[in-house]
Amino acid sequence: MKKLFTEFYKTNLNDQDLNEFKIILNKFYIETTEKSNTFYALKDKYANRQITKEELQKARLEYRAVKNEFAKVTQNNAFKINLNNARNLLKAAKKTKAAIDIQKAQEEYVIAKHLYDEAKLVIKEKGRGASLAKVSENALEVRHLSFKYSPDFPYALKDVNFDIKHGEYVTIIGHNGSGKSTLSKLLIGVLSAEEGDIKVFGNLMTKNNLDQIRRFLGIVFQNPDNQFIGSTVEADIAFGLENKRVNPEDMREIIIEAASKVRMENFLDKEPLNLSGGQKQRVAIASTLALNPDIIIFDEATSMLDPKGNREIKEIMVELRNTGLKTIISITHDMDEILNADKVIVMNGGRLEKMGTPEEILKDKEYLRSRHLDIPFLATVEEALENVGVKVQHSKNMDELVKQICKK
Ligand SMILES: Nc1ncnc2c1ncn2[C@@H]1O[C@H](COP(=O)(O)OP(=O)(O)OP(=O)(O)O)[C@@H](O)[C@H]1O
Repeated sequence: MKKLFTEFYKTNLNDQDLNEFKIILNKFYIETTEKSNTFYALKDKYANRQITKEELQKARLEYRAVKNEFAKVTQNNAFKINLNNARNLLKAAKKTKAAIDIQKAQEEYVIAKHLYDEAKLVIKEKGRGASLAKVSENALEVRHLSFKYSPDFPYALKDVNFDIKHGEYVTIIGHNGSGKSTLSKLLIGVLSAEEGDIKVFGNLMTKNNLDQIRRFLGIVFQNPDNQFIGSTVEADIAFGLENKRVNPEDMREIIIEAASKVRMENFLDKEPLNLSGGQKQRVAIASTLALNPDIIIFDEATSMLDPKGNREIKEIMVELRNTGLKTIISITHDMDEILNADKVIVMNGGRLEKMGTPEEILKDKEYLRSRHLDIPFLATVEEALENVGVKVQHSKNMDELVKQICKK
């Protein structure tokens, strides 16, 4: 911790440094809160003569120590020094009158100012809710990821590597037991990777920054019934926002906006349990959207729905992708869904066996059959047409296929 602390006195700070600073602050915030809770709980016990004076004193000293350390970190002026350096550089560049230097110094000054403002804000908030900056265009970078549920079990995941760019829609397919759920649990930090790395927007996931990394991620599960807490749709969507300590005055607007994105804005006062499966899943998506994650993982989110519900959710996934603002990762057994995706990952026996566009993956139908994966209905029709000499290709839906046939 000391090393990191002094590192903030170096010059030329960047987003990565700001992230580290936020992680340190957040860690101190959590530690201080915990020590404070322990101390006040022991104080009550001491009043009731349940513990000794020494035990209370020990807790008091621990609380004071972490509070002092926390105060020192919040007084850190590295980002101010960084801003001053950038300002001086800009002044010096202006004296030289060299346009290229002035422009570069100006750019550096803008970055330093942004870092300073952000650092000031997290210090003011004492590290609470500090969200990490994105330091890569890749939403996810997974390297050599392996996982065993127990040391004497076989690998549930073995040496998995992939990148997903922000804004992409990726489906993960594979037969039962191929490792899809294990992968999604590692991505959201429910399981922790013992071998290999996961980076979220360039930030390496560690146990110290898990809370902050999770703010980039949202997940929609298979069974919408397990996701309800509130007595109305509105209360349900509000639940996550309350946990995130969103200002109550802003909540209603956020809830309406999230509900509108899934066409559930007219159901806000309804009881979630009386909704259809598809509607329930739309509410679950709205609850996730309200928290504004950049990456949404759909973990077999359509598998329990009737065909209408299934279609509705798939349409919403495509709409979200089309905004360009969300990365969509969908773990699915629905092979028709892969046609909507930008990329498909095929898992088998814990390994990532193939990754490519839907066209690339569907080219090798024998391979898919050997992995017990169904061929999407449209691809089967295309194959049958090809067998009778009608060449059509890569239709994403029935309309596209019909248009291709009619052109011939
Ligand atoms: N809690 C667990 N304890 C031990 N082994 C597990 C556990 N969960 C999964 N596994 C094993 O890990 C491997 C990968 O399972 P995983 O659930 O990730 O596959 P999956 O592709 O999601 O399967 P499905 O499509 O059936 O959900 C399998 O061999 C499975 O038996």
